[in-house]
Amino acid sequence: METVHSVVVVGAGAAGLYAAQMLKAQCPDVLVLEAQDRVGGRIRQVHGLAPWPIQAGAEFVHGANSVFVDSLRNSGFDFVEREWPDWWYFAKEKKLVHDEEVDDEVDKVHDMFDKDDMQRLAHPAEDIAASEWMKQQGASERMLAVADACYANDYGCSLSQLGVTEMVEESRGWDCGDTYLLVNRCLSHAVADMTKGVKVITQCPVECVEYGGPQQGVTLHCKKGLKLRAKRVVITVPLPILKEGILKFSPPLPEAKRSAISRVKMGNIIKIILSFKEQFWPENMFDLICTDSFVPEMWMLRYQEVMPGKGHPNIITGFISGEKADIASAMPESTAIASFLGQLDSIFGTPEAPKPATHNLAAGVVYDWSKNDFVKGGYSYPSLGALRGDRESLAAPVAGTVFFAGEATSTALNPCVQGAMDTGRRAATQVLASLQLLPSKL
Ligand SMILES: Cc1cc2nc3c(=O)[nH]c(=O)nc-3n(C[C@H](O)[C@H](O)[C@H](O)COP(=O)(O)OP(=O)(O)OC[C@H]3O[C@@H](n4cnc5c(N)ncnc54)[C@H](O)[C@@H]3O)c2cc1C
Repeated sequence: METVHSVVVVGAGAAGLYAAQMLKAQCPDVLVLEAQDRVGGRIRQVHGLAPWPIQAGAEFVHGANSVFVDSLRNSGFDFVEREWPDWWYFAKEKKLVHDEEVDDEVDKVHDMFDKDDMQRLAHPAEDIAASEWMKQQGASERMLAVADACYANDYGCSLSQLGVTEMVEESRGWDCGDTYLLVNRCLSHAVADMTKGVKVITQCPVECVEYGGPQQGVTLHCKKGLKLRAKRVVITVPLPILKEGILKFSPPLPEAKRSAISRVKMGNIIKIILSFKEQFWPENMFDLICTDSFVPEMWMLRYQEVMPGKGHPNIITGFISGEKADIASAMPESTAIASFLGQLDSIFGTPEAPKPATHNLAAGVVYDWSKNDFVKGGYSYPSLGALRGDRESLAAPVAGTVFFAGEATSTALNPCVQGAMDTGRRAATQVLASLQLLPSKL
């Protein structure tokens, strides 16, 4: 006899696991299908560079008020607050400057991207790239370079790809606060807690979702011929999986959702993580933004601060998004590492030690998210050309049986872990309502 689950969740990242947690009391047979051989999605680690795993994906906690912070506290995590960024390197001027000593142009860029000011901005009649918007306000080339390295790179794209319409939406939706927190444990513990009591089948990519109305439910066709029936399905796969038709729908998704899928973008992100025999950067350096450089942002986590007693390896993580990530992605890994080392040598080299990075390298790892076959990029960004309402279209349930979650469906445009979890909670609430199982407290 064919098994019918009440709910199947596709994807075991933060959105899918949190949705399953929210569903499991009312729907104990909830099942999560995950394409990869592990859970966690874009929360994943690389090993072998330090006495503990280093985060290849999510690493910091953005804002102190969120479901992510609450769940980390429940899992026994502690937090250390840091300033972001605290150092700057202006490559054209070959100048390394502490944040307290930056010039007016940097302050002007911060003012332009200030979330409180941004949320008061009227939406442009027609969407415009952040680069054009800044030029209209008289920004110099240097200010554009600052915004590209600091803000656009953090948004997960280049300045010319960043759309003002969605940027305004993002600032209006942001309610997590502006603190920047480091955590004292590996995020894999948080994933393990989110997985507790939930049945997950890994290495099970779903290829097609065949759906009818609330009475018919859905049939999921997985790789290797596995076929499953469910009353409801929650789709949490990353945007490129929908864009590229890696997961198909029968009948096809409604036009409004398909066009939103095509307009909202997710660029690539690469982390280059290097471990060094000796520290050659200033003791008080945490996060360094580099204009006009191969790696626009890097951080030097003082792990002994957040993980006391675990030694003191010298690790630098480079964070590259957007068009710069596309360039780095096309290089052999050894070339990407050599380019990063060259950048570090020109920032920190002295006449006595001109190549401190190259000479001190112990090991290096490149994690290129575009090469993960079931993620294919970093996270969704405020996309030039996306329309207001596109995120609502991405989030909208279809036929009363197919529900959507995952960071790109956050109507607050929050691409962080808490944004993904919020969408998981939203989809779980919708599913329970549609099955008439909504408890009084969710
Ligand atoms: C480099 C990087 C740095 C980041 N830094 C931070 C940070 O510091 N702080 C922060 O809060 N957030 C950060 N983020 C964002 C955060 O990681 C994501 O927003 C969040 O983890 C996304 O969760 P999700 O569940 O929406 O998607 P995912 O975690 O991607 O989960 C989706 C899952 O679906 C699976 N899947 C895909 N196709 C199929 C299929 N056909 N069948 C079954 N399963 C499928 C995938 O394998 C994946 O496991 C970062 C992300 C990246 C990439």
